[in-house]
Amino acid sequence: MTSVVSSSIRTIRIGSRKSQLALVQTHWVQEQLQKRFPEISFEVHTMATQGDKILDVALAKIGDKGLFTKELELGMLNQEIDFAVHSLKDLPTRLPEGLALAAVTERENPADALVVHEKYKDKQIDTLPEGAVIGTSSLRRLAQLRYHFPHLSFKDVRGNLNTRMSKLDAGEYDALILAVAGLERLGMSDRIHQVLSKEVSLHAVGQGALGIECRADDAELISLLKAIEHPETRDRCLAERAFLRDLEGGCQVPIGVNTEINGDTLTLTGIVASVDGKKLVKDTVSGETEDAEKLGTELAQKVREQGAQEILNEIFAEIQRNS
Ligand SMILES: NCc1[nH]cc(CCC(=O)O)c1CC(=O)O
Repeated sequence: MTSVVSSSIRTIRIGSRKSQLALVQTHWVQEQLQKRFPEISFEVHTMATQGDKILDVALAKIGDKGLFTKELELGMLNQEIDFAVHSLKDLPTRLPEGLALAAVTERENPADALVVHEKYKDKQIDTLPEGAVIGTSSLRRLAQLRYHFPHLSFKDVRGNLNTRMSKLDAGEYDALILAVAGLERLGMSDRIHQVLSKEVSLHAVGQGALGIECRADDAELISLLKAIEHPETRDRCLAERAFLRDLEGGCQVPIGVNTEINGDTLTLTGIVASVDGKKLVKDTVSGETEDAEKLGTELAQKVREQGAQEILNEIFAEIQRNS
């Protein structure tokens, strides 16, 4: 195969979803690479993914992994594009044969944010009234918030950020829970009413980071992509992804994490919660950053022993019943 760098065609094709957030992220990656490799031309090719097309079904019900990535992955395997930029949290923990996670860029704030309707601008997550309707389509957010605030109501919300904001402002919801990172990237930081603490909501695996996926045998492209990798974010996300990979069974599960690095020590905290908000298992492990993935597996083992497996089995059984 001709290599990307030494071939006469110095063009690298970047695949992206068409959503505004995806394009902001992809253009950022394009710009970072263009700055470092001015002799190479980086082109953006957009593709609609299943997740962009199915907008009327609750995400948790679709339950399918790779909803936002499959078309881009086919594009790479078919040599139509060379790499794809993903929100790392949307990238399944197991990649198709022949593809690899080449680089992870520096993470934005990975926390979740509370965005409120005007009428609740004086409230916080713990002072919203009984029955206030919170919009979220994430089982992870739902389970944790139900656990801490059983008096709140929850309603599914889909669509891009602008759509969700319009629904909130129109009064369909009293508040939304959204990723800080997405709001910041789209210039909506002013809508962040409260950044949720890790006591209230542990974030999703990979949240706030971008993952760059390419063909596993494209060594020259991988070495280019390493130029924009952020090693600390990569180590944190590798630990988080190993934890999730070990626990999930091919569907959306209420799992949250937090990671910190101090010197060479990585600390990973994880929770598994039941969707009804009644059970929550939480634990922490620490070790060398170079053992990031081993730490994820170790934590998965620990939470399993404390009841996480039962919680997951119930969720898998529920999905089986509904399908
Ligand atoms: N599930 C959708 C999704 N995928 C990535 C982000 C933005 C945050 C990120 O990059 O992690 C969002 C929006 C959200 O969760 O509010």
